[in-house]
Amino acid sequence: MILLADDEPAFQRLTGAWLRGLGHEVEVVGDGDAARAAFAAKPFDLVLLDLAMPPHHDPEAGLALIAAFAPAPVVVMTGHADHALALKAVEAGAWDFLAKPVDPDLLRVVVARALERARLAREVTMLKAQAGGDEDMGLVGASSAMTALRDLIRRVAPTRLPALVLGPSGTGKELVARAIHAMSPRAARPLVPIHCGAVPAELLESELFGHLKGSFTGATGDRPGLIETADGGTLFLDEIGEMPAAMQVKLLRFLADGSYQPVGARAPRMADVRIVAATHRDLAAAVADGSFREDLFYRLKGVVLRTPSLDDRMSDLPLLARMFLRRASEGRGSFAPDALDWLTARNWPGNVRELRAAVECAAALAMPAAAGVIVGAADLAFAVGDVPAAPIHAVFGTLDEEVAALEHRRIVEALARTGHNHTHTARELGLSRVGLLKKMDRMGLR
Ligand SMILES: Nc1ncnc2c1ncn2[C@@H]1O[C@H](COP(=O)(O)OP(=O)(O)OP(=O)(O)O)[C@@H](O)[C@H]1O
Repeated sequence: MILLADDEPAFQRLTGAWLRGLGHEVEVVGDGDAARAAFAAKPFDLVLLDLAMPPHHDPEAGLALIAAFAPAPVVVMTGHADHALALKAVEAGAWDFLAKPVDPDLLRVVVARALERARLAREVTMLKAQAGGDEDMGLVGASSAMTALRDLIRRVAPTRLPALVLGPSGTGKELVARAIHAMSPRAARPLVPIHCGAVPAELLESELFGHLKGSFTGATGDRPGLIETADGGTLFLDEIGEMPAAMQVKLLRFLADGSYQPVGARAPRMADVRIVAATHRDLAAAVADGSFREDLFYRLKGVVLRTPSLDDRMSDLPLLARMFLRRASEGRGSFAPDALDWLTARNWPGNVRELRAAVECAAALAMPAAAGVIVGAADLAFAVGDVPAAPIHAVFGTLDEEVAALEHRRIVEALARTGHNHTHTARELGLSRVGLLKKMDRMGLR
C-alpha cells in the first residue's frame, strides 16, 4: 500500500490514478500531519512525499518528516532541478527522489524498486526473528518459562501491538522490552525508556510530550518530548503503575489515535511510536482500587508477557551465575565447589538483579589465585551481607599469600565503603593516596 502525500489536487488525481492503474493500493493526503496520522493508522509499504506541503510550504519541514516514516522507504518529490534539496533528502534517509513534473515511466520504475526494497527489508526482519532459534536475546535461561518467554517475544516483536511486561522487580522486564524492540522492524529507530515513577508528576507531561518556548517559567526554548524522540521506534514506559492519574488520560489519547499535545502548543501532533510498558505492581488490583484507569489498562495490554521470579526458575541459576562471574572477571573466574550449592539453597527476593550484584561483589572480594579468581560460598555469603567477611585464616597458603589476601580484602572493603573515593580509602587504611593507588595497580583493582 502506497501513501501519496502532496497538496496539488491535479497531481493527486493523476498520480493516484496512474498508480492504481498499475495495481497498487493508494491513499492520498494533502499535508504533513495528515501523512503522519495516516502512517500511524495503517502499515504503508512506501511513502511518496512532496517536500513543500502546507501549512509551511517549507522543504526543511518536509525533510524533518522523512524519518517519521521509518522503516517504509520514502521517495521525495522536489521541484525541477532542485538537486541540492534532493541530496539533502537522501541524506535525511529518503530512499530516492523524483523531480516534478514527474515522468510516469520513471515513477513506475522507482515505485517498483522501492516496494521491492520494502519487501526484502520485511523478509530480513522476519528471518532474523525466526532464526533467533537458540539465540538468547540477552535473556539467559533454559527453563521452560524462559523458552516460552523468548518464543512469545519473537512472535510479538514484528507486530505493532502494545506490549505489557509484568513480573517481580529484577526479573528482566527491561531486557524483555529491549528484546522486543531489537527484533522489531523498528530496531533501527530509537528505543526510549522512561521510568514513570522517577520523574516528578508535574514534569512528566513535558518530559513525554515536550513543550514550547515560554509555556512555563523556565521553558526558554522549544523542547521535544520523549514521544517525538521515539518517533518510528519504541517507547518503554517502565513502572507504568506509578503514572499519575492526569497523565494516564493523556497517554490514553496518544494510544488511541497517535496524537499528543506538547505543553503550550495549540494543535495536536502525531507520532508513530510503539509502546512497551512494564510494572512489578498488580495492575488489575490497581484498576480495582481505582488508582489505575481501566481503559488505559486494556489499551496497554495488547500482549502480556510475564517474567518469572528467579525462585520459580532455579534451574537457570547456575547458568546465570556463571555468566555474571564470567563478565565480572573477564573470563578468569570460577566457582569453588561449595558456591553453586550455596547459591541454589538460598531465596532470591531481589531476583536476577540481586544474584548479579552478589556474584559481582563476591568476585571483587574473592582472593585472586594464580588461575584467576575463585569464588567460594564464604565470599558470596559476605557479598549478600549474610555473614561478616570470611575469616582470613580460612585462606591456607604461605605467610606472604595470607598477607596479600588480607591486604586485598581490606582495600576492596574500604573502597566499597567509601564509594571508591581514593582519598578517603587511603586515609581509612593509613596509607598515602599514591601508596594506595600503587597497591591497587598491583592488584589489578584499577
Ligand atoms: N534472563 C536474564 N538474563 C540475563 N540477565 C538478566 C536476566 N534477567 C534479568 N537480568 C539482569 O538483571 C538485572 C535486572 O534486570 P531488569 O532491569 O531488566 O529487571 P526489571 O524486571 O526491569 O526490574 P525493575 O522492576 O526493578 O525495573 C539487569 O542487570 C539484567 O541484566
